[in-house]
Amino acid sequence: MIAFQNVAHDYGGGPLFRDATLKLETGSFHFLTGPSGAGKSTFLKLCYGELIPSEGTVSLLGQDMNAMSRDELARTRQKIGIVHQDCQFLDHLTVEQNVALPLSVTGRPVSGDNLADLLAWVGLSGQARSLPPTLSGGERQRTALARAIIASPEVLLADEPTGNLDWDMSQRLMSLMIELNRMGTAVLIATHDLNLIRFVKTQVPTRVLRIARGEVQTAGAEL
Ligand SMILES: Nc1ncnc2c1ncn2[C@@H]1O[C@H](COP(=O)(O)OP(=O)(O)OP(=O)(O)O)[C@@H](O)[C@H]1O
Repeated sequence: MIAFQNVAHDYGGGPLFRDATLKLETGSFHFLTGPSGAGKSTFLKLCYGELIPSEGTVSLLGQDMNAMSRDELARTRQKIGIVHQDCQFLDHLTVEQNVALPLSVTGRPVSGDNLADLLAWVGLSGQARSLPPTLSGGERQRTALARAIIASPEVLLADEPTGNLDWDMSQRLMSLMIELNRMGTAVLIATHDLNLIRFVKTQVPTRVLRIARGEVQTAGAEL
């Protein structure tokens, strides 16, 4: 699905990590952890081609993203759903319009039934016509999840999706991601929250990657 080959990234102040070689397989569930500033968001940006690595290659479905034209990259990115750390909604559009955006901006049809089903799945049928500034933190995250998956991506990337949520809402959001993974979507979640990782590990086979001391390591069994 996503493969890193000898990847290093450096913004100019020394490499955050180097020589990262790993694969996120189809249907897998990964966490990415590590201290603040270690490079988790950077790693996710490399996964979806927002950043080009300083060294090495990142490929999606066997294609080197660095070698793609802008159009190819845009098409390839349609296979990836992203839940950003800060959600990034268009505040003048309703929840359902925001959720439909990945389809509507690329000229793909939006089925009203599918949209309604998706909003029901994330528990937001009652907020379909609400504007983003009126939503609670949990509602925003579930809206962001619905928007990330409306185009049926093959992989879902989420950056600290439970950052501002209480434990009940965090579990609810994780349960949706587990359900999605069981339906075949590969999931990669960046988080500081080890309790969240423990919660998911009891339910689905999970690998934990950790950025530490300039390396992306597979975390041990201590979690
Ligand atoms: N565009 C950029 N230009 C220069 N430095 C950057 C840029 N983006 C991030 N950095 C730096 O790279 C380092 C890693 O940032 P990143 O956001 O990837 O870390 P993180 O592990 O996701 O952190 P957090 O857990 O606090 O969100 C930080 O020191 C950050 O200041």
